[in-house]
Amino acid sequence: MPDTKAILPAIATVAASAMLLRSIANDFIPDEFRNYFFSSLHNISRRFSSHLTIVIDEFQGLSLNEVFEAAEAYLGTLATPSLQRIKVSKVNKEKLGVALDRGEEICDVYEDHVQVMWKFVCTKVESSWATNPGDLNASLRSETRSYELTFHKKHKEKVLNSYLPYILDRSKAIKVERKVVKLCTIDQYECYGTQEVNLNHPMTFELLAMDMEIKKVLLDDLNNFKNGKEFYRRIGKAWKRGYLLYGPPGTGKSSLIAAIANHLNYDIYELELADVGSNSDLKRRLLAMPDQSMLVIEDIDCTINLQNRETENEAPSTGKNQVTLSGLLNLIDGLWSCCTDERIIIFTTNHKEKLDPALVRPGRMDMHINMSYCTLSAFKQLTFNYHGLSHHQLFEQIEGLIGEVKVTAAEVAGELMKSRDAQTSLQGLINFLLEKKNQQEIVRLKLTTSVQKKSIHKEEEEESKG
Ligand SMILES: Nc1ncnc2c1ncn2[C@@H]1O[C@H](COP(=O)(O)OP(=O)(O)OP(=O)(O)O)[C@@H](O)[C@H]1O
Ligand SMILES: [Mg+2]
Repeated sequence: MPDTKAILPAIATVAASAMLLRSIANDFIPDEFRNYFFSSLHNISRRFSSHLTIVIDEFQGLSLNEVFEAAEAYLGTLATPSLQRIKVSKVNKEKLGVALDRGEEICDVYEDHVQVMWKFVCTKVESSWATNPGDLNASLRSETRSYELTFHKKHKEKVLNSYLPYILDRSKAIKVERKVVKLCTIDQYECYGTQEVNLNHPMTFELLAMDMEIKKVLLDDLNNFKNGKEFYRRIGKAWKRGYLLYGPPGTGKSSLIAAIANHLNYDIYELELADVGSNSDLKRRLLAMPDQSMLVIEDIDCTINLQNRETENEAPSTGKNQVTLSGLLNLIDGLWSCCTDERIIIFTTNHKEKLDPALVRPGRMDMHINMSYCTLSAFKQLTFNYHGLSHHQLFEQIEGLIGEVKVTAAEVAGELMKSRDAQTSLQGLINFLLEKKNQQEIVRLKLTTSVQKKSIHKEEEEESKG
């Protein structure tokens, strides 16, 4: 065995003189000898090098290499003054993403002693099918991109078994931070790419006006669900949770859905049951949904054939919509329970009383949330949102009226938006509530009169019979 320690300095000296030698060689040595000389030199230096380089290509065949993506995200978070050029792009509404530019090198130290060097390498390729037969990606691209990770050979195990997995984990967390919640429509052909838009709904639990108690219970429930992987596994239940939101129009059901999506960082998959042709079509669409997502079916009471299971058998004959309630429930309870994780299902309705008992029976949807008319605490939340106010002289009068009048959060919000001046908009709200109170009083009187009339009529009839 050669004494590597003794040879290494010599190799280093030779390598350092390589540039000089090459220029001399270019002038005086014939091509064949020159190539042989330099390739031998290169082989010697490789053989005795103490370093190992891992190459991480962007693509593996047609698919993106996860390790490349992870490295890209991770390296962007390392702030190193040695960098000369970086690339910056917008990753979401608030954040910019940073990445190495071609040829840039960056140092990293893992667990205080493992030193590694990263290099971003881009190589121009002839972009034609002829030069890259069999590699569609390469044939379509004008360059191949890879990261080179160089470190001392003695750290090989550490890098492969610990450092790279650490980077994969870190990149997952970075992805979550950067994730933009999306609103997707589940279409027949499972082509989500063309059907998704960023959910720019700014609604959050802090801004949502709803009963404080219910809000707290719901938030705790969502947090327990999110952190419940082990729990669900232990009790042998599928990791999914269903919520039924019910209440009059404008009470914040859709706003609550946006707040839940923003809180959990899950994409919303809206399903229009009226567009689904059959139970098997439904199955295909539901199976195409990724984990960590929310299935939302709004106004479930209005969806044809779902109102009453007894009419299911008649449904196909109408030829309109052949999705049945039992089909939907079977899929969610059966199929979803064995091959999916972290799913939220939300149904909304304005008329809970119209729903099929199968849908509202205990245990079917885990929580029933009543989004009712605006309460005092909801009003306070709205005035804080719209005017930054916690107190105002007009509050007392409004609080009294809110207790008497059935008004939705949407109506209150509408009044509060009419003026930037708090006094003006609160006075406008009072007028609105007084007007509404009068109308509701008239309706109530009319109802009472008609009930009274009916009972008088009934009494008269009974008298005449008697
Ligand atoms: N609870 C609330 N908190 C804050 N804003 C609300 C609330 N409810 C309603 N709003 C305001 O009213 C608008 C309409 O509310 P939203 O669409 O959430 O009601 P909805 O209950 O889904 O009604 P529908 O039954 O007609 O679908 C919202 O965009 C929001 O501006
Ligand atoms: Mg709605």
